[in-house]
Order: sequence, then structure tokens, then C-alpha cells
Amino acid sequence: MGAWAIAVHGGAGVDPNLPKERQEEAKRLLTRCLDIGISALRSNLSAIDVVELVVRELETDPLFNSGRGSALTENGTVEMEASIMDGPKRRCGAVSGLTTVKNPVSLARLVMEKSPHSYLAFSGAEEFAKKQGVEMVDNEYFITEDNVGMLKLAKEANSILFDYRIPAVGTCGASAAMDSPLQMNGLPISVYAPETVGCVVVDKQGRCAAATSTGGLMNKMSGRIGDSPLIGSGTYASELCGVSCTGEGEAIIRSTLAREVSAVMEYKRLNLHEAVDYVIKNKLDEGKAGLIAVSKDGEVACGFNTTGMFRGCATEDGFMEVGVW
Ligand SMILES: NC(=O)C[C@H](N)C(=O)O
Repeated sequence: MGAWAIAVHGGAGVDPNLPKERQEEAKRLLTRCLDIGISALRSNLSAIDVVELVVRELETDPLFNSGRGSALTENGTVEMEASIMDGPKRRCGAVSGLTTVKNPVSLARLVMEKSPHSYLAFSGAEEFAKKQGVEMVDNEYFITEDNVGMLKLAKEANSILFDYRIPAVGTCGASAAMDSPLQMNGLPISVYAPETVGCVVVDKQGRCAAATSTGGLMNKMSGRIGDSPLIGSGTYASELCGVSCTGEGEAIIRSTLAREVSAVMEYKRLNLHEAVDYVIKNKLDEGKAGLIAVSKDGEVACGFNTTGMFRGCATEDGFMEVGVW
């Protein structure tokens, strides 16, 4: 029997001026999610069950950019996407363009287990959700006041927001840099760069799994698909490791970032930490991103080239850490 390990993230690209209380709120949520994952692992749930359970929790809380609290499209609607992968058999499921499915990650799991396909999107995915009897809600359920304010700011700055205050990152368009605290109509508004969520787990049997869920980029075009649902880009799991990414989707897609971690472990014989460092330094094609990863040997690692990344990890020997910078 090996040792379990778990890591969670709530996105890379954290604003350095993010108010302390929002940082603390995010850290509390990540800690709660780690605790849920830890007790599930202690009860011998499999890695794939644990990543789904933890990501559901993150989707249900409006704090991060997934499920309720998702970033909005240019039309002010929510189009969510998620994926999940089971390392040992390299089984996977993914969904995009969801507008009424309460927990996208669970629909991705159902695509993996109950459909002959790996990836369903838009109306076909919603039809499948209805047939599977998953919980569905109105699109308004996902839209938060914070995000309506953020969309307005994004439109004013004419920008697609990955991180609304980091100027002109890579392919993300015009600078949306703004002073803190932000104001709208002369009133301070509550702003918060909402970010993608993910979880990676290795269980006692050495099985790795990964899941990622997001609303994508603020002010994205309707129909835009990012890295999070793309197996190999935003999410990947193999018999060696499980990886979940966050950051500029277009750059992560060009770099097939999640798969690269597994590939360099396999072909360059690097351990998990070496593989994560190598990939962040050498394989990320001019973009800003971060990732969390676990290996079959119970190691856990994270890497990012952004200012910060909301993340937390825990291992069976009692180690637990939640960090931002
Ligand atoms: N914040 C994020 O991680 C965004 C996500 N990677 C996307 O491009 O859709």
C-alpha cells in the first residue's frame, strides 16, 4: 500500500492587491475542501471519487470561477466547462458550454462512465444531463453580483480578463490594469478575480486522478472553449501522475501543459517535482499559468509563473499547506 496525497487549486494569476479578507476567505475554502478530500481518502474512497467530490464543493461555493460564481461571457451569461480523468485506465470525460448543469464535473464523470464518448458540448451535453437526471438550475443561479461588476469593468477596459489587474498578459488582449479599490459610479465595488478550480489525488492504491472546472475567461466570446475541458491541456492523469492547470487557456492549450508533466516523467525519467519545474520553465509557450500535480508515489507538487496561485495540498504523513503567493 502506498501513501495518499491531494492538492487543490483556485486559480493562478492572483492580484497582488487582493484584499486580505478575500485571500483569507479563499484559503478557508481551500482548507475546507482539503479536509473533505482527506476524510474521503481516509474512508478509502478512490482517487476519481475524491477529485469529483472536492471539485463539486468548489463549484457549489460562489467564491471561485466554476459552477456558481463562474466568469461571464460577453453576453452576460455563463457557459461552464469541466473535465475529469482516471489515471490507471486513462479514462476521461469532458463537457463544455453548460448553462444549466449545477455541477459540471459530475456531468463530465457521467460522460466518462455512461456515454460512449469522451467529450460532449452545448445543447448535446445539456440533453445528456437531462437524460442522466443530474441537478439543473436556471442560468441566473450561476451569476453573482461580483461577476456582473467584473464584466462591466472588462467591457469598459475592452479586455478579456484572465487577471483583471495584470496588464496585457500574453494573448489576453488590451491592458485592464486598474487602481485599487475599484469604483463604479463613484461607489466602491466588490471585485475579485475569479479563478478556475481543480483537484488532483493519488489514493493508497497509487491510482492518480485529476479534475478541473471553470466558467472560463471573463468577457469571453460565447462559444469559446478553454484548456480546462481539454484532456492533455487543462487536465491529465496517467498511471504516473495527475495534473490540473489554471491560467491563460490559449497558452495552456498550445503547450498541452498537463500532458507534458506526465510525458517528461515518462520519457525523461524525471520525478514529479523536477517534471513540474521543467514544464513550467520550458514548455509553457509565452503564457501565464500554474498547475498542481501528484504522483503515484504519493508526491505532491505545484508550479506557476504568475504572481500567485490559490492552492493547498496534504499528504498522508500529516503535512498540510494552503498558500497564495
Ligand atoms: N482562470 C483560468 O484558469 C482560466 C482558464 N484556464 C481558461 O482559460 O478558461
